[in-house]
Amino acid sequence: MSQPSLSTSGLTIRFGGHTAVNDVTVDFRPGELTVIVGPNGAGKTTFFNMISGQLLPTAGTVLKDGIDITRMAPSARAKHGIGRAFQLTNLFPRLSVLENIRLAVQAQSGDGWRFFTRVGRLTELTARAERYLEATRLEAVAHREAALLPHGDQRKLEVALLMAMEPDIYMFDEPTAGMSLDHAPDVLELIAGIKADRSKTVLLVEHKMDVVRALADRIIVLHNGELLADGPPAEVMASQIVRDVYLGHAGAAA
Ligand SMILES: Nc1ncnc2c1ncn2[C@@H]1O[C@H](COP(=O)(O)OP(=O)(O)OP(=O)(O)O)[C@@H](O)[C@H]1O
Repeated sequence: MSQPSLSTSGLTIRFGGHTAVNDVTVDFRPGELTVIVGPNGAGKTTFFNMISGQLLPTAGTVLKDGIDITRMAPSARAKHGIGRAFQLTNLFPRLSVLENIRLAVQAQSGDGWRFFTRVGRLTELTARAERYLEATRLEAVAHREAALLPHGDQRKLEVALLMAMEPDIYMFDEPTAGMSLDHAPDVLELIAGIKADRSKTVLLVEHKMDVVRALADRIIVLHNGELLADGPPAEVMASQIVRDVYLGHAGAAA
């Protein structure tokens, strides 16, 4: 088995008297797509926030390729390859789709988020941006203002921006939330494509069980902040304790 790309050990966070995530120890490996499920309020997003750096844990550690990133700022974690898709973050609404992707490519290549750059360099960065534009099938809207895109294309642009940052760890929190049924397969296909690159580690928080079934190599179940189950999808879904606390729960859309 390959070395873990990402590990949490005893990860815990308390808000006042409430323990939102309690002692979660888990390893993630390249080439594996893990879906994190659990009822509303189980601690899924909080767990994500401690990995990407929006929240600092009360106890425990987060290691990326063995490096302790537990207390790093989100931007420093991004440099270590942690990539999280956020709705509309890093998006310049008045710039075109291609310009947004080019700026993400530019930031990844160490040139920062400056709009103006040398012409030769610009050509090179734009060529790289076009590759992500094609990968996410956004060519038809390349010159459209980002803010004016339909919701489904905005979500695809978020994936394109994330890909342009070339992370090793891809984190998606309900990537098809609020999307119409005809757009959801596009985004799921993009995530399946990322998973097919066996060097990437993919983490997904998801409620929709059809999405879980389509993509998961492994399922982790959180319940009241605790790790309730962790294993192959068939095994986890068949386990009685998971059925009792999660699959029978109203939060789990079948
Ligand atoms: N900043 C915060 N301050 C206080 N309590 C918080 C904070 N963030 C999360 N919580 C609490 O921690 C618990 C876990 O919340 P979290 O959003 O991680 O759950 P979730 O599993 O992602 O739920 P959902 O599926 O509804 O998004 C909840 O009880 C929530 O109210």
